[in-house]
Amino acid sequence: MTQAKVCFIGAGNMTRSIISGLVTHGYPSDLIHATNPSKGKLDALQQDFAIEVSHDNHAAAKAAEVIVLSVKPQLMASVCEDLSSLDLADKLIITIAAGIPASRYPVYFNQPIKLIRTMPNTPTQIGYGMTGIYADDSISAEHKAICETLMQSGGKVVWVDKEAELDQVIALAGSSPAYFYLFIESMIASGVNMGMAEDKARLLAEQAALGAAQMVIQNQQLSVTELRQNVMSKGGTTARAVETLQQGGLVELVDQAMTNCVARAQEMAKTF
Ligand SMILES: NC(=O)C1=CN([C@@H]2O[C@H](COP(=O)(O)OP(=O)(O)OC[C@H]3O[C@@H](n4cnc5c(N)ncnc54)[C@H](OP(=O)(O)O)[C@@H]3O)[C@@H](O)[C@H]2O)C=CC1
Ligand SMILES: O=C(O)[C@@H]1CCC=N1
Repeated sequence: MTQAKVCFIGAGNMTRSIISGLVTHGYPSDLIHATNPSKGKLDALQQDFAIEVSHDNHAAAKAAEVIVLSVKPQLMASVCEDLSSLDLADKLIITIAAGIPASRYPVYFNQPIKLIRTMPNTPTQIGYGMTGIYADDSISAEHKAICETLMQSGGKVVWVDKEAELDQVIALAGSSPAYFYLFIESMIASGVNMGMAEDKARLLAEQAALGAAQMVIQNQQLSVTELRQNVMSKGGTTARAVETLQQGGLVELVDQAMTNCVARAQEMAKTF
């Protein structure tokens, strides 16, 4: 049953991203249910993807074979506690929440459960997602296959052997689209400052970002450093720009940002 009846608890950004990937890749919409307290997001999901929606976490979880926990980490305990009267023995529970360790969930649910922890990202919405997955040895091959099917619909997946590696996945993939957006935003702002129309600046920046990513992907025989050096003519314009970024501390700043990202995940693990 790699196409199981799945319910998403919480119908926000990530649920929408995952469902979009699933439906686009032919996952039957009548096997997908999403719940949410407010109505707008549910209406939009129903309209766009013809899935089942409701406000009733309990009924949706009871009817599902797979429950995807997709609420903010600070709400996770109360959402799981509300479902703890259900018999979860035969269900697979997948969490996409940052920070919360796998060991916390059986405590929230007050029973042993079969849990897989994942860390996806929003490009899942358009098939370019990257999801890290962790399961301990108690999880069956069938449940791992179900989880992989769900997450692969939105892009690539990578299994990690140690749960702690999921925090590195957050820094490298879960959170990282935002770093690239910030870089593109900054480029557009600079283009506009130099007098270019915003739509034209956006087109130039977004196509350069897409081209650079594709060059990295399609030239695995080259290091990323070589690809960069191929743009940098000696004494030319790129060298001046890249030196400016390096002298301004970009490399150290990225390292600091990713270290702080992991630290925040570890902090959240103690909080929720
Ligand atoms: N955004 C991202 O890039 C990524 C997020 N994640 C993880 O995904 C999870 C969800 O994040 P994201 O989608 O961004 O957050 P959102 O705030 O967009 O979505 C969370 C949803 O949960 C709903 N909700 C609140 N209370 C309940 C409840 N009691 N029962 C059911 N649903 C409820 C909210 O509804 P309402 O708005 O109506 O209150 C909201 O629609 C988080 O745990 C986050 O760590 C993981 C990877 C990437
Ligand atoms: O910012 C967050 O906490 C979530 C986890 C990864 C992306 N968004």
